[in-house]
Amino acid sequence: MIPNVLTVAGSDSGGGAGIQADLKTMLALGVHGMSVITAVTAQNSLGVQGAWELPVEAVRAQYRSVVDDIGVQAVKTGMLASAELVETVAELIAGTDAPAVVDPVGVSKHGDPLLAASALDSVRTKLLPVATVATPNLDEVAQLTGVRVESEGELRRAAEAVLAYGPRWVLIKGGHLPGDAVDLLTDGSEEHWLRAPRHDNRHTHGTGCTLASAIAAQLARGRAVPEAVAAAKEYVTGAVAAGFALGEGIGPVDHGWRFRGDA
Ligand SMILES: Nc1ncnc2c1ncn2[C@@H]1O[C@H](COP(=O)(O)OP(=O)(O)OP(=O)(O)O)[C@@H](O)[C@H]1O
Ligand SMILES: Cc1ncc(COP(=O)(O)O)c(N)n1
Repeated sequence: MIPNVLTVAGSDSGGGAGIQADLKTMLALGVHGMSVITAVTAQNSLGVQGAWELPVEAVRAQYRSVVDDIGVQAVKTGMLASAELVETVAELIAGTDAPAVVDPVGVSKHGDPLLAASALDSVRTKLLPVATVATPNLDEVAQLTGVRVESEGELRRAAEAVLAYGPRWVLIKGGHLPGDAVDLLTDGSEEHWLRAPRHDNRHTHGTGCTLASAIAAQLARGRAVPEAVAAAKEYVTGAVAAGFALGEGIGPVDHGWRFRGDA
């Protein structure tokens, strides 16, 4: 049986992040990808030129269509745009019997806002508590908890601050720190440090979406959280190494890097 994985996220017209990154990652990792689109962005390698969120009813209807008929073995969330959408999605996830990977997307790599400031409190109090794994980057940790991380030694404090909001596990992504690409996964009792060499490649659009979707795919395949995250980290590291130029700005990671030898 091929497991079903659902992404609840925004569309990136450039194909490097958002829904498009999620579905490509799911294909690459052998699961059936499905989508609930929360917002549409006009986006390319230079940034986000426009963003339009969908009505709550449209998001709710997409979710029900997928979950009630097809069923899901894991859910992943990305760009949720507004407090209303964050709360709706949190409620839908709470009623679904499947692990949820919550990527609390705040701003794009170019600094364009993808979540209203007024939604931060809903992320803290409604969305994080229903997460099996939350995957904030360091900017999102600072926005959500006030904790600023400037070195690897401070990742533990960031993890504790996020865990206080109730996710079962947190993966703090240290991708924006200098040196190795080090992430910390913990549930408050176990700690797993995930270390990969930093690839000196500017084409890293979509790393966060790709990692969160890869974790969801691995969970859907029945792996426990630490094994799922380790396998996902290996996949994203390869995708960053193979990231390629596109347009005039920051190109995407290569979701298909494992297939290239066979092409
Ligand atoms: N240059 C790099 N080389 C290797 N791994 C990287 C690099 N940059 C990021 N990573 C890894 O990619 C994953 C995503 O981390 P990152 O901190 O970039 O997330 P993010 O900021 O949410 O992504 P995005 O910017 O796409 O939203 C992490 O596992 C991180 O360690
Ligand atoms: C629709 C959407 N979702 C998420 C991201 C974050 O990805 P990145 O930080 O790599 O731009 C994005 N740019 N667009």
